[in-house]
Parts: sequence; C-alpha cells; structure tokens
Amino acid sequence: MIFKENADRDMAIMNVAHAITSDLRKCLLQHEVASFAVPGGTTPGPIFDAMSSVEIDWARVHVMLTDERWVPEDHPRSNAGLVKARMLTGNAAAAKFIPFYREGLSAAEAAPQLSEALADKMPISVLLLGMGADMHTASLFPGAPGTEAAMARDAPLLCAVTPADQPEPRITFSAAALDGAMDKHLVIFGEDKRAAFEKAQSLPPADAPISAVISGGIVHWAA
Ligand SMILES: O=C(O)[C@H](O)[C@@H](O)[C@H](O)[C@H](O)COP(=O)(O)O
Repeated sequence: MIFKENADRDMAIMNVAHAITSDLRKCLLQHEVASFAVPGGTTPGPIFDAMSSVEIDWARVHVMLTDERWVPEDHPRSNAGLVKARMLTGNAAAAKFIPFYREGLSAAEAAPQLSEALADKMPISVLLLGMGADMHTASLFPGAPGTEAAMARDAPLLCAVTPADQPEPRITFSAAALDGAMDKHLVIFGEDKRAAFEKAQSLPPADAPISAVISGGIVHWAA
C-alpha cells in the first residue's frame, strides 16, 4: 500500500482523478468493459466533477456504488443521486450505471438479487473508497449488525448492514469484493482521518474494516 501526501485538497482531487482515469484507460486497453465502484459521502463529489470531463470510452465503463444508503434516488442522502448529479455528466454521461436501491424491497431482501446481477462484473476494475474516522469504509461499520457477515471470507457480494448510528439501513459490497479490486484508491482528508488510518494498520479487521480492503492500494491524503 502506498501513502501519498498532497500539498492540499485541490491537488489531491486532481491527482486522484488523474490516477483513476489512467487506471480505467489501462483497463479498457485490455478488456471490453471496466467496472468502477465509487463511494458516497462528502469527499468524492469534486473528484467526480474532475473525472466527468475526461475523454475516455465511458460507454464501456460500468459505474457502481461501493455501498448505498437504503433510500430512493431522489432522497438527499442517496449515493445514486450523488453519482448521477456529479459523476454521470459531461463525457461520463455515456457510462453505464448500476443503482442498488430497489423500491418495495428492504436492503436484506435486495442483496441476493444484486449479488447475482453483479457477479459477472467482478472483480471490480477500479475502486474508489472513502473512510470514516471510525475506520469504516463503504458501509462496513465496525460492530454494526451485518458487518461481521460482510467481512467473512465466504460473504455474498452484496450485504445488508444496519449501523445504529446511521439514519437508514445500508447495503454494501463485502470486504472480499472490495479487496479483490484490481486498482484501489482511498481518499482521506484531515489529521483525524490520517491518525485513524494509521491506527487501523495495527487493529484486527473487524475493528478497522479499511485495513481489510486497502492492501496493494494507494492512499491519497491531504490535511
Ligand atoms: O455511503 C457512504 O457514506 C460512503 O460510502 C462512506 O463509506 C464514506 O466514504 C465515508 O463515510 C466517508 O465519508 P465522507 O467522505 O463524507 O467523510
């Protein structure tokens, strides 16, 4: 795993956008399609903005989420809503998008059919991750109901997790699915997250899910 310090957040955003689009370009030289899994939250928006104008063969890129808050797409907390608003615009509007939320189903009910639908898109070609100060990534929240199962070696691709401190249930790729990505990028800003990431390296995966998925990846950090 490589830890890259950036002069500031704007530089980090530019560098991450460049690194990911380069990974996608490289993947498309060797494969018919590339799968690109992205997080929600407050960090990725500017990265999406920077990527959406880049010229690659977006029609051969399948964009999917690393995890979803279990709300409809027009809900302000929807990750699908964020991706459609900021990533799937400009040149990147041509990309294929695979939303997770299913009206009328719970996250637990939808997980098996999503796992089946995504099986032929594995391994993830390029993965972008964020991380919380509690060392969660995607929706692998330490200690939350569902996280232990999602971190098991034989976990299904998609798992439901119900963190007590989150407003809604979540669905998330399993740790194994995330860890199996070909190219991985984690973006974290601020001293708190840097300290949390360093602490995670010496903790068991159950207490620090980020450490179970970032091996061989690049960590992009700015203060
Ligand atoms: O759905 C989500 O919220 C994300 O997938 C989640 O894992 C996010 O990456 C972290 O919580 C960091 O969020 P920030 O970027 O807002 O700090």
